[in-house]
Amino acid sequence: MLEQMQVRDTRKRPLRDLRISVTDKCNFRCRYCMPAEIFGPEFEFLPQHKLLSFEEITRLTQIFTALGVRKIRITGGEPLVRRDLPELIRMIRKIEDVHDIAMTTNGSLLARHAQALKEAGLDRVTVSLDSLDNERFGMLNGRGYPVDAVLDGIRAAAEAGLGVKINMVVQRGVNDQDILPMARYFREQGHTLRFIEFMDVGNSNGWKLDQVVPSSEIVRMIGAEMPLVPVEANYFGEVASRYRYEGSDQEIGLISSVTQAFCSTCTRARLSAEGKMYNCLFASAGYDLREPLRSGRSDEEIQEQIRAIWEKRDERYSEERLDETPGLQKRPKVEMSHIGG
Ligand SMILES: Nc1nc2c(ncn2[C@@H]2O[C@H](COP(=O)(O)OP(=O)(O)OP(=O)(O)O)[C@@H](O)[C@H]2O)c(=O)[nH]1
Ligand SMILES: C[S@@+](CC[C@H](N)C(=O)[O-])C[C@H]1O[C@@H](n2cnc3c(N)ncnc32)[C@H](O)[C@@H]1O
Ligand code: SF4
Ligand code: SF4
Repeated sequence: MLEQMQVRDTRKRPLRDLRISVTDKCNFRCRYCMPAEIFGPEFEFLPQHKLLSFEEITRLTQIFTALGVRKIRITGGEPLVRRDLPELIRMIRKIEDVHDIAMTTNGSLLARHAQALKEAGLDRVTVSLDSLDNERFGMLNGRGYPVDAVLDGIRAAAEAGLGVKINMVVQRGVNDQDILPMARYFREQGHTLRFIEFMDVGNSNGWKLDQVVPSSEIVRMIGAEMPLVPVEANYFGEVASRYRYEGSDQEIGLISSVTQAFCSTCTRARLSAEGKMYNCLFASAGYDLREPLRSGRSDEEIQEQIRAIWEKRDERYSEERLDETPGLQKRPKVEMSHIGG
């Protein structure tokens, strides 16, 4: 029986969320994530034996919950290209301390799997969609996938009873003309749409500010047509700032990873498909948990290892970028003691 504890890092941030990548493969080739020139036919993805099995993922998830994790997000690559994914959801659902299981998906395979995912115990999906314009979307996803395939997936998820949010990564000069059409459409559909500032993932020095549309600009743009009212945060460490349309409960969210970094309340650990634990989205190295899993270590030993990794955690990449980048406003940091963290 594992000892239950709430582990905290060097900045007193509790470990609350685990984001699990179940595959490094994807059927899309989004330019900002897996550009086709690099992820071409020759690219070597992880062989099956290097991927964590469902049993291994479930075992680690159980151990993570003993350290404070309550929220699980299944991601990738594209999680729905991993075979039998509902089986993994079913296994994670059985872990008592898991309060919320969400999945981030590009939506293209969702229509086929939504019902099975719901039956397996998935609570909600976040569907990524950067444009409603077929031509632009086909170019953005690098494979010519039509918008309708994703909209069908969204519909199927809602019909199956899954919670649905939509994430749109906004890039200036690429899809900023889609902000208003997306806001109008998803307002009508009754789904929360979140706008994500484009991040230069993996590049730490300086920032191409001209590619980023700051959240404040998006709020002004939408508010001019459909008046918005700010909404209080739902929970400690909530990533999105939320607004509702005046006169209704329908919301939008803004994820300002660039202009208003939220590292001071970051409670997220990440587990890669090959079993490495990362303390930050921008970390350059992870900590291997697959070897201890496969070499017969006990749950207690692995728990101790994860505890030590989190307790050493000092990462705050986006805040450092904010500090280092001329032209980006620093925001005052929220003290944990003020918000009961
Ligand atoms: N820099 C940074 N960006 C993040 C982090 N977590 C999420 N993001 C960005 O926010 C986007 C949306 O992530 P989600 O998992 O949908 O956001 P979330 O707020 O955790 O989702 P909810 O659980 O629905 O509130 C990601 O695609 C990233 O671009 C993080 O820890 N650091
Ligand atoms: C890496 S994908 C994995 C899950 C799934 N394939 C999908 O696209 O939803 C997770 C999210 O990261 C976002 N993302 C990828 N690269 C990004 C970047 N450079 N800046 C901001 N968000 C990014 C994607 O748009 C997507 O919403
Ligand atoms: S669909 Fe997701 S994982 Fe695939 S390339 Fe696009 S952002 Fe990356
Ligand atoms: S940059 Fe790193 S520390 Fe900051 S919010 Fe993102 S994952 Fe957390």
